[in-house]
Amino acid sequence: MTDLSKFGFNKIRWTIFTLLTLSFILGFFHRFAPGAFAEAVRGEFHISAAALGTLASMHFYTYTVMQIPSGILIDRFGARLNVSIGAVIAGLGSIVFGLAPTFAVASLGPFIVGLGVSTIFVGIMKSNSLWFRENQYGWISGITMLLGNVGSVLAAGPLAVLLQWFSWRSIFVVAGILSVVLSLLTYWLVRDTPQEAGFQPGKGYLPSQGPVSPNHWLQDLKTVLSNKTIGFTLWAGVGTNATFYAFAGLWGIPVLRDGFHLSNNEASLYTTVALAAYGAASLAIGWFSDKIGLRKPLIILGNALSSVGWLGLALLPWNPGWSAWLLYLLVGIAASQIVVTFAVVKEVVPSSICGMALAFLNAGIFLGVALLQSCFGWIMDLSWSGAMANGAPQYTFPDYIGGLLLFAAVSMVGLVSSFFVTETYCQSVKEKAA
Ligand SMILES: C[C@H](NC(=O)[C@@H](N)CCCCN)C(=O)O
Repeated sequence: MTDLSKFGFNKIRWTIFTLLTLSFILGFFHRFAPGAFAEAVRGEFHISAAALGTLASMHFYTYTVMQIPSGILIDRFGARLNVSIGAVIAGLGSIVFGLAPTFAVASLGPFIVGLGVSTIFVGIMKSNSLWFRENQYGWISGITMLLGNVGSVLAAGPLAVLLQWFSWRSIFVVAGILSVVLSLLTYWLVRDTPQEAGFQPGKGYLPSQGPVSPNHWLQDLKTVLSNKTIGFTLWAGVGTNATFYAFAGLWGIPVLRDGFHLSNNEASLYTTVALAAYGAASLAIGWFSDKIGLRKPLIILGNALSSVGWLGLALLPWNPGWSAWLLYLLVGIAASQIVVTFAVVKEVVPSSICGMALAFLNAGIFLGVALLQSCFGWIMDLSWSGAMANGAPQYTFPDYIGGLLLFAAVSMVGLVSSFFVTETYCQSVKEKAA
């Protein structure tokens, strides 16, 4: 191959990466938009905050339940077909939401969207595994996570500004149309493997390829579920990433409000900056792991930092200001370890079934976030004094200590597990001959 074909290869793989990433970012918009447009949506359907919460959570239920089926389908039929179909479904869900005449019909919107976008993350991670070399996987996964994070920041704040000019209904319909257009472009331009795009294997810059697995999908799923390193890696990721998402997504703001009397805006700055640090650190850790050719030390380090962070938040005499910044940033940066855990689960199974392994880890983290958020609240209620203000329970800082200790304990379980993770040296296990 000449340099020209290397140039062509790069052009095609970055086009594929860009298209899949755009769908991924749009997926984050769909996920967070009901929150950003909460008041407008509630006003239109005259619903309570609880009903709005149920409506938005529909997305997460279908998304989580569909992760493993999506992984199975992606391993069988490739990212191109699955992401194209997923993006069309997500687009239709967004349009249904935007045009819904009643609350019941509107509730279907996030349900359908969650179903559609469930293919996108695993699709892009699988595609990365086939278009980038093994020693680039940490770095490209870091870029993917960073861009996904940009999507969530865009959905949270700046998109709400659009409401000054457009109705929430027209914004959802336009987002739906954009998803459908992206789906068509994905089907047209994405190729599952370099071979499909006409590149022959054997060149230094081409990644090695995994064929479609010859086994029944149930047998492959059993291979994933019985892989000990995947189990230990999941615990490690729950310790860093699920604890952080549970905190940043729910309890990180109230602890500053109730414990230190910060306003909502002041408190949300801490979680927003921690999320930004998480995104930036995701890129750095993925790149660094590829550079040193090691995964395991960074997984251990992530759990060690996260354990120190949660213990510090529970037991140290911290206050808003530098000590709070330090601890919030510490748990955010530790959570970026997830990039290395994704790389490890992709590397400990044959590439033909890595979609399933990635989906299993992602679903486990999502489930971990949901369980940890509930347990934290349940522990708070156990220590609550019974004080009420304006008809709502009043909590103080000591009520949060039990939940923070729970997060520290989960991180420490992750730390112990991380020592049992197999070092892959950034290389995938080879396919067994069929
Ligand atoms: C990419 C993203 N998944 C993650 O970021 C995981 N670390 C789990 C996050 C859980 C958030 N509630 C996704 O699947 O979109």
